[in-house]
Amino acid sequence: MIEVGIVGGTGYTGMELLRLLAGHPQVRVRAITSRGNAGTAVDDMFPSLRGHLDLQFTAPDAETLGRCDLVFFATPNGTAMQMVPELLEAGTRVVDLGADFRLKDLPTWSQWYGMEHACPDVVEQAVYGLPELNREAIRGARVVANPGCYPTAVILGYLPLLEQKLVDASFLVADCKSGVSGAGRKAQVHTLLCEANENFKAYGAPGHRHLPEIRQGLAQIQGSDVGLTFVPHLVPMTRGMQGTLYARLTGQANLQELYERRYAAESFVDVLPPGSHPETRTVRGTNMCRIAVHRPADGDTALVLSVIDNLTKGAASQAVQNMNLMLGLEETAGLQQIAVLP
Ligand SMILES: NC(=O)C1=CN([C@@H]2O[C@H](COP(=O)(O)OP(=O)(O)OC[C@H]3O[C@@H](n4cnc5c(N)ncnc54)[C@H](OP(=O)(O)O)[C@@H]3O)[C@@H](O)[C@H]2O)C=CC1
Ligand SMILES: CC(=O)N[C@@H](CCC(=O)OP(=O)(O)O)C(=O)O
Repeated sequence: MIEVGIVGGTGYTGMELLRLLAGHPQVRVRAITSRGNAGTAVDDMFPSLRGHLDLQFTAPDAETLGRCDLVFFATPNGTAMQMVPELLEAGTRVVDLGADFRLKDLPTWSQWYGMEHACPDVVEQAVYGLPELNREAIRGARVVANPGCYPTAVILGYLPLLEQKLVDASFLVADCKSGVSGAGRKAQVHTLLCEANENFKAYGAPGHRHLPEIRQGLAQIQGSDVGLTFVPHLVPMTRGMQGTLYARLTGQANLQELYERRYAAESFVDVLPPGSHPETRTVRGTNMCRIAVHRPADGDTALVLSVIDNLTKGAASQAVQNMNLMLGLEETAGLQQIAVLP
């Protein structure tokens, strides 16, 4: 059995990792940390795991975690980079669900995250964990930077268009909506029921920290810098997100065929039939990204609708997909969930 650790097991993405790993055929969770709840049984805090996991939270400790084959960091930005060098020294692989290793340009990282990086050499060797883009590099990686939720939905949505250089990459518009769990489990006024419910608002319009991450991913595909307007919105639902993506076509192509062909071999990207509108509830709790591509009124705009669950394909299940690749397991192992409707 492969043994893994989770740092940050009491947050939303940590909880999702536990749920997914409890059903993984080849993996056992050996250690799960919480600074405030050390000594508490995991199934006391999360009764849905009763009968599936016999484990207590412990304080984060590099020695214990270093005995695991792989450690997930489901922690706030700036946390993983403090412990990762020690874990790598111990031979443990790492998947960081936070942003510590996502941006290759360190001044840009510091500008958006407001701190100096603690281990620039690890940033250099880290692989950006979007399997549909970087699968082979992920297989050989010791550190994977798991993508942010918005970047996952947006990069997968634009990927076929940019690969084929079919659009004006200097003017891309990503209009995105997220459920409230995207903000994490910690108490914050704007995520209270009375603030978020029956409400719809944009935020981060002048600049959001996912902007440089999405641009980095799109530039890798396009082969040069891209111009991107990215506006996130908060919608009153618990989980799920949609990217509504616009681009001006500069070349001729059958977009439906292009998307179907590009993603035919991908287990976790589902291209819907022509004329469809994907729904977030159809990917809830799953590792699926569901996409529809349109060309409204046969004009020169490509319109892509891309939905994921921010907590799964946008975080925890994508982290498990990366783990599977890094450890040479079947890529889909433990990830065959079907969404619960309604
Ligand atoms: N929510 C989402 O949809 C997504 C989140 N992410 C990223 O994943 C990471 C986790 O997010 P999320 O689960 O939402 O966050 P939460 O706020 O829900 O949970 C954070 C967890 O980290 C632990 N923690 C906090 N500070 C430290 C520290 N200094 N050392 C060790 N553990 C710490 C907390 O546990 P305790 O206090 O008990 O130790 C808690 O379990 C973040 O980087 C987030 O940006 C990425 C994609 C999507
Ligand atoms: C709704 C909401 O607040 N969402 C979060 C994004 C969550 C995420 O993916 O964050 P990281 O890049 O830090 O991992 C936000 O906009 O800050």
